Amino acid sequence: MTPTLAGARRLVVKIGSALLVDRATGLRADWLRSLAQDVARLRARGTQVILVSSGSIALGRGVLGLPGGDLALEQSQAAAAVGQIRLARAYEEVLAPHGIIAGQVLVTLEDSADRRRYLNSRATLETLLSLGVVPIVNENDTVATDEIRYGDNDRLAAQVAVTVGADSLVLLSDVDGFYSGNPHVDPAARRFEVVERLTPEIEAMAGEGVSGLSKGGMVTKLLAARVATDAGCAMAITLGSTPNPLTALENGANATWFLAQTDPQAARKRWIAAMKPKGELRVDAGAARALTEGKSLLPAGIVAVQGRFGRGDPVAILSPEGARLGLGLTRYTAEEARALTGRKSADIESVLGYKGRATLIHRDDMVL
Ligand SMILES: Nc1ncnc2c1ncn2[C@@H]1O[C@H](COP(=O)(O)OP(=O)(O)O)[C@@H](O)[C@H]1O
Ligand SMILES: N[C@@H](CCC(=O)OP(=O)(O)O)C(=O)O
Repeated sequence: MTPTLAGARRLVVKIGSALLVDRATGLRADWLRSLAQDVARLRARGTQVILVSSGSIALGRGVLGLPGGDLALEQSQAAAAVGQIRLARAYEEVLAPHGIIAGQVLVTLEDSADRRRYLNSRATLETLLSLGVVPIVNENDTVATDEIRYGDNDRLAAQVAVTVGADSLVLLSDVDGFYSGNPHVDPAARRFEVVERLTPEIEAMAGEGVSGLSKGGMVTKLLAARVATDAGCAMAITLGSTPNPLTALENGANATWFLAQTDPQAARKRWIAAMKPKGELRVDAGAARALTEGKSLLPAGIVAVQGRFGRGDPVAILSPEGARLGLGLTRYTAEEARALTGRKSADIESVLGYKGRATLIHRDDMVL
């Protein structure tokens, strides 16, 4: 069955530069207001929304009067610095009339490669969502150099979707879906309604973009589809340039849906299960029981800590008798875990000197 937005619980929407920015006139404010209406409507019915928006370089380029075509790295970084501030303000302004607060989140490739930073950005996005904020994510283009950047927001959006365990990802593009060849070049190309599985044949149909403002074309969109669908997130490519593009998608506008290959929670658990533990936490009988009931591991349930590990590292969880119960990502270092052994959550601040997290291993970060 083709997925729909109607069932989305947590949705990431990627907005490409070409949609947001008109070369001649700058930001497309009317279009952005229509997108904000869509976001407000989705949220009103309980869908959490994260926007991944490109456009900082395209906007900044116009403001600074830089030439068209490829920019030198320093020029695009300068353009991003000028453009990003406007981009964030634009989102704030269109969401405010709906009573929605926007939050700017700028990330780099390293934030997802490094497990501690990955967990940290996940915690921040979770907190923003729980506070009812719509996070507006972009790559931190002013500091990311070529070797350490995504460079395109398609893959960044997929990474964000995986990070927050989203069930749906929509790439709003200048094309209404994925075709058997570039439709701007090959008039005989056909659009796929659904891609059940990404195969090398399918991947070979993706070509470069031609718009000049965007990066990546279909190639990075299919890479995004691979990342998202393998992690249990369905992905759609649809035309973004129409007003209210998310409502249009829901009402049956042309699109291509790439089906999720698993569910997000299962994918995350598999990722954790494949890790090699850097230490061990032995728990008491009460904690062992609580874990089997699906609870998180609290410092109070720890009786001994073995090994050297940092925050975000995988650690084995052992029963009081020393049998392996499972594996999880720890929120504290080995030293902190030792200091917190057997301590109540209320004591965490007095032991560590700061208000730490209540759980040592959250249940979402644990496989038994
Ligand atoms: N197989 C394909 N199906 C659809 N579009 C394709 C395909 N191969 C290449 N393209 C090109 O990819 C473009 C969309 O990507 P891109 O220009 O990067 O836009 P965006 O701003 O959405 O990231 C299309 O406009 C089209 O020119
Ligand atoms: N981070 C860059 C995004 C570049 C990019 O991916 O553009 P696009 O292909 O339009 O999504 C920016 O904000 O300009």
